[in-house]
Amino acid sequence: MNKNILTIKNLTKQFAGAKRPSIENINLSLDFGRCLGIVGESGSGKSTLARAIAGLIPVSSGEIYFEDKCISKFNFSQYKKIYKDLQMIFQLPRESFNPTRTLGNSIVLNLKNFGIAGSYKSNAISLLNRCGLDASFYDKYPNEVSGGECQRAAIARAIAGSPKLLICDEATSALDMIVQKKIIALLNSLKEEMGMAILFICHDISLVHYMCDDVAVMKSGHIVEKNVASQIIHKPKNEYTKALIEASNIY
Ligand SMILES: Nc1ncnc2c1ncn2[C@@H]1O[C@H](COP(=O)(O)OP(=O)(O)OP(=O)(O)O)[C@@H](O)[C@H]1O
Repeated sequence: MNKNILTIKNLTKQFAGAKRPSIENINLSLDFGRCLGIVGESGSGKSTLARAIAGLIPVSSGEIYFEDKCISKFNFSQYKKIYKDLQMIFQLPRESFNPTRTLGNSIVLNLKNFGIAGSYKSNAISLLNRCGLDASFYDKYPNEVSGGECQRAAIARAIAGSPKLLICDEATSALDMIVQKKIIALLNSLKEEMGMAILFICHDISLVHYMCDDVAVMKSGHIVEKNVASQIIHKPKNEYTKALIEASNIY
């Protein structure tokens, strides 16, 4: 069996009318159950990469393999079939919820879409509990909770189908430092409990310290360095990685 949940080969995306590709010839792999961090300054192509993997934008060339399936040419209905196993959470969780639906109902919708049997309401409440929210959150609307609570609910919704891969695109960037660390602790414990792989996209290299097994550093649409997290942080080889570390408050 392929030990990689995700394999990316020579992936390029150039938006229509753009002078250069937003990502170019990206090669990456992520093992089952591990966390890979993607770091880099604003505009380096991190979100483009995440959105391409999640099927939210078409790629220009190259391949994306999810387990052994090549998904880079999948259409939306083919992608829908793998969303139980491949989920994504975003920087602004409130925007990812339907404002007219309670948090509980949004989670139930995923349980239904993913064909999870059992009582929808009690399953949704236990997912909320697992993410540190009590049963009262089931009936709350996205605009009635804090950003951190909303991100917890988004995580509860994302893990409804026990995904094999969770893509976190700047999932903690809009939160204050204390809430950020709590969400990272939650993601870490879910990763351990569920054996889920995580692609953790973030502009702040100091956060990968807490979260990631491996790190890839992106600059201008290219990966300039990748290694295990401790090597990237303590023995960076690339000048850009060194500059990112110097600019962070990692120590
Ligand atoms: N829909 C789009 N159409 C045209 N260009 C785009 C589009 N989305 C992104 N880009 C361009 O692609 C490049 C990479 O953007 P991307 O959002 O992937 O970077 P990022 O590293 O995620 O940045 P940030 O940390 O600010 O979110 C940028 O130059 C951006 O302007």
